Amino acid sequence: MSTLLVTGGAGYIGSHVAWALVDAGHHVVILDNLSTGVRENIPPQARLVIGDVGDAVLLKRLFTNHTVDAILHFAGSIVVPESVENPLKYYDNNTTRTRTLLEAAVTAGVPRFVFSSTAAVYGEPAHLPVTEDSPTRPINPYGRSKLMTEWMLEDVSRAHPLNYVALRYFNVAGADPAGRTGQSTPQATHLIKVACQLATGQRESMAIFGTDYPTDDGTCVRDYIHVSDLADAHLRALEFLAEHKTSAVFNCGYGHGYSVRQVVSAVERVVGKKLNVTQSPRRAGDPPELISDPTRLRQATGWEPRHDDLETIVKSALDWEAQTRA
Ligand SMILES: NC(=O)c1ccc[n+]([C@@H]2O[C@H](COP(=O)([O-])OP(=O)(O)OC[C@H]3O[C@@H](n4cnc5c(N)ncnc54)[C@H](O)[C@@H]3O)[C@@H](O)[C@H]2O)c1
Ligand SMILES: O=c1ccn([C@@H]2O[C@H](COP(=O)(O)OP(=O)(O)O[C@H]3O[C@H](CO)[C@H](O)[C@H](O)[C@H]3O)[C@@H](O)[C@H]2O)c(=O)[nH]1
Repeated sequence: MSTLLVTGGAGYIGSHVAWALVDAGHHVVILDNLSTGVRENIPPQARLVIGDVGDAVLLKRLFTNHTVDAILHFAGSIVVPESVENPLKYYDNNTTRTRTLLEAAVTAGVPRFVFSSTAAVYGEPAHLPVTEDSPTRPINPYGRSKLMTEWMLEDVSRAHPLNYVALRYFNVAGADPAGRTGQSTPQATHLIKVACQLATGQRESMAIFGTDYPTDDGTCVRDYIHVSDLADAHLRALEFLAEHKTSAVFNCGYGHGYSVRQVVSAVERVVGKKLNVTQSPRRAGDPPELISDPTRLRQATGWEPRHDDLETIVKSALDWEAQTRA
């Protein structure tokens, strides 16, 4: 039976995709070192191998034991400000270890690879919305570490029979509407997660990082995509690879954005109370505005969002917070 290898499948996005793959009847093996991932969020039908994507010996064994039809590569380090403080951690975990994974994949003859890339590869775009052909000029080590991986994939796919789809996620938020998994990282830094923790009494306060950006209300604007729509994009990417036998890069977002203040207001509306929100200086590495143009993903794969509504996203994230506290 052919297997889909999901690296980082115990993490926030990887676990949603693992559930979507299992729901679609795929055989899933998850490789995760549980550095930020949570075992309980994995579907019981998936096999968990605890280990590191940079462990060549483990990878060799894994590819000998399983006929891997595709790798979905989520494993990595994801916090932009941490990458500014500790760039080598990011070049190691995101770039070097992915090189090891790619080498093992090429040796084993894995034909397909789906990569979790990021809108951070665009840096501070001159024109919005951002298309896949917009210049890639990341402004932080996180974005650079991911762009380097895209370059590796481009070169590897030219030299070897491996096709890839790099999905450039914009801001991922929300949780599985069925409540099977959600964002579980205790030290989460993402805006919607932080605001939901505050709304459910798990934090005393939160800060808006920067109110002097050149945007309508002075706070940063992001294109928030519901994690279930993003999970569906991965299934579409697999179909695309199987059908077209070529490689591609796709933006994953809705094509419109919300400011930090608008997100905070949406959480306040959904919970029906004011939140204790302070203002603080800009956070290092934050571009003022990022909005995707997702046309290419829609046209090439038939992807259509089903949860494109900020309050729906916030509500699912809040439901998850409430459930995990219960
Ligand atoms: N969350 C977002 O908004 C966002 C946006 C753009 C891109 N991404 C990318 O999506 C991917 C998943 O992000 P997430 O939000 O689910 O993060 P996450 O931290 O919840 O998940 C990462 C998973 O990878 C595992 N992991 C990390 N390093 C590993 C290694 N060396 N070997 C094996 N396992 C390892 C962790 O234990 C965790 O389960 C990342 O590659 C991230 O860069 C996320
Ligand atoms: O407590 C908080 C948390 C965040 N923000 C602000 O909210 C916005 C969104 O911040 P997030 O941390 O939620 O997300 P980022 O835009 O920094 O980054 C996310 O999306 C990027 C792509 O756009 C990368 O892929 C990255 O992995 C992922 O964390 C930023 O302006 C940030 O400064 C606050 O004001 N207060």
